[in-house]
Amino acid sequence: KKEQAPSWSPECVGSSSSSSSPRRWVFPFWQKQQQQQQPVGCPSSSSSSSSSSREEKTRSSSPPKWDRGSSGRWIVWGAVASALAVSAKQMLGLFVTRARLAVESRVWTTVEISEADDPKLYRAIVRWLHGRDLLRSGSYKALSAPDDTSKQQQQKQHKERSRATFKPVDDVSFVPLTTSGDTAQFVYRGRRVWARLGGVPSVAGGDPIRAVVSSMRPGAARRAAKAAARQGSAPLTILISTLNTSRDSSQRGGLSEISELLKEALLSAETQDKKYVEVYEIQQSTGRWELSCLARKRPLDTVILKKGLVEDLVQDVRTFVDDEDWYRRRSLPHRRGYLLWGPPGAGKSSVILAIASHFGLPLCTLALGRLGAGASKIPLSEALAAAPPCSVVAIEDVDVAFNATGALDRRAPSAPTADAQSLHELLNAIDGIAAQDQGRILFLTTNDLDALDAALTRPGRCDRTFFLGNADDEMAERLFNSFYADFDDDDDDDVVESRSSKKLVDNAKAFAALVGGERYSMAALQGHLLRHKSDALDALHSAKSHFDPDKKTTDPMIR
Ligand SMILES: Nc1ncnc2c1ncn2[C@@H]1O[C@H](COP(=O)(O)OP(=O)(O)OP(=O)(O)O)[C@@H](O)[C@H]1O
Repeated sequence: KKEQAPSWSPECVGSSSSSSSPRRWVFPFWQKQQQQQQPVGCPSSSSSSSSSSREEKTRSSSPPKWDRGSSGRWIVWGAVASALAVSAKQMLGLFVTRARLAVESRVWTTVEISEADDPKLYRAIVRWLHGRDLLRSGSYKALSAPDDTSKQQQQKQHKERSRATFKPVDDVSFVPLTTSGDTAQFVYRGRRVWARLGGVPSVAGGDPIRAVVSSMRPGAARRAAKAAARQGSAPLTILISTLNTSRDSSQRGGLSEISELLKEALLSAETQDKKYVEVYEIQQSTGRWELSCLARKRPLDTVILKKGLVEDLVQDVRTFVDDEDWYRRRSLPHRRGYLLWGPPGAGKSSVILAIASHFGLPLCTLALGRLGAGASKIPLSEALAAAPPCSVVAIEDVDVAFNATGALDRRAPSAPTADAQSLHELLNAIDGIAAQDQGRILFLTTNDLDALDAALTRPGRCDRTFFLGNADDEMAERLFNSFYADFDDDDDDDVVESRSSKKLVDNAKAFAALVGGERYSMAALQGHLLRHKSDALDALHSAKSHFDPDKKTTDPMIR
């Protein structure tokens, strides 16, 4: 037994002489070497002295020296050659890109408009191009609101509308869907202009060499951004180019025309936006705020609140909007929060829409349920941070989403509930380090102020708190008047003047005496007047029985 070769013996490598030794596989050239060096009668060599056996073991268990050296040399040469090839390719790429940039910068004047940097301008230019049928992606989103229409069309549609039974005929518009790569070529003020939609914004104002290198060697972040752009979830850019015809190197030919074009686009978007507020909702699939509808603007004077309240709120928002530089100079985050609270149907949502309408700001409504759940949930802080700059963000009924349970658990973070976590999230999202500070106006609404955590309502998160109550006498009177006054439609569709006769004023006072005194919500009064919208007297007389405090009613509109 002792005389048998040990299973690890190198002499027996590849040999099948011993059934007890495991079979080992070796490269043929190595095997050949071993055969050359192997003394005759290999298996019996195990019977020689143990020291000579150990020497042989060491000798044959490692590959021959000349072989290791030569393959090592090949590896080194291979590495050097491939490194040289890669750097030569990079250098060539760098050279070509720099040359291209040098030529381009001389020949072209190019302006980039990025959705991330300036969403308003970006949308305006895209709409301008689509309006002239210049960008033809062929895809549109249908929304139930009219697009820009001429006066004649409006008059025609007005007639048709009066015949329509349910939906006004002009209430459909198509918002273009933009696709990366769409191009347009047109002549503007005698200049040929090229416009191209891109997926990823370029490196703005950075080191040009680094920008070139990063564009040559797409990194993971860039690849991800491109992939996201392909799926439509990354900010888009639009490049507007024209030939640089100026011979003076300090001047850029075509820049003034591009500037005119952009101003025209802004103006035209503004005219279109005169009647509508863009309403955005967060999309759980992309984590982006996307246009969900165009809401008809609500004039401020249609929201009837206690005397001075609307004026106070508008003045506060106006100061905030105008003081952007003041905030910047003091390094204060440019954002403001308002809390509107009061009974249901007091006009909280209406006032938010009216403020967005008055200041021409996009309205982002954040329904917490739309953020999703589990692993695919969009973090609240990310959702708020992604809201378009200079927009009105509304989170309604926060008392339902973040109630006192959350507040209690907040003090015991060792066992936080889902509510408590959400409250933490909301607090951070509103004024954490990463919170949006580009002119965000946040409105929170609640029916129950006491249910809210004090941390949520402190200044910085909610800078001003307004109570919107039930209808007092004056509010009821104004509401009645607004329902039955005669309206003079001015030539300009937006300006409407109302005229109240002496009789109407008296009826309004009588109505106020019946339903005022902060007993009923404005929504309840509106509901009653809507039922009698063609007859003021009928509305007044029926109000006596309808709002009789002694009469038990099951009408849900009466509060
Ligand atoms: N102060 C008001 N002035 C004019 N209309 C009002 C007023 N309050 C409520 N309304 C009308 O009542 C309806 C409901 O109003 P709104 O949704 O703004 O109330 P809300 O306070 O947000 O209610 P909730 O707390 O239930 O969400 C709307 O059609 C609105 O026009």
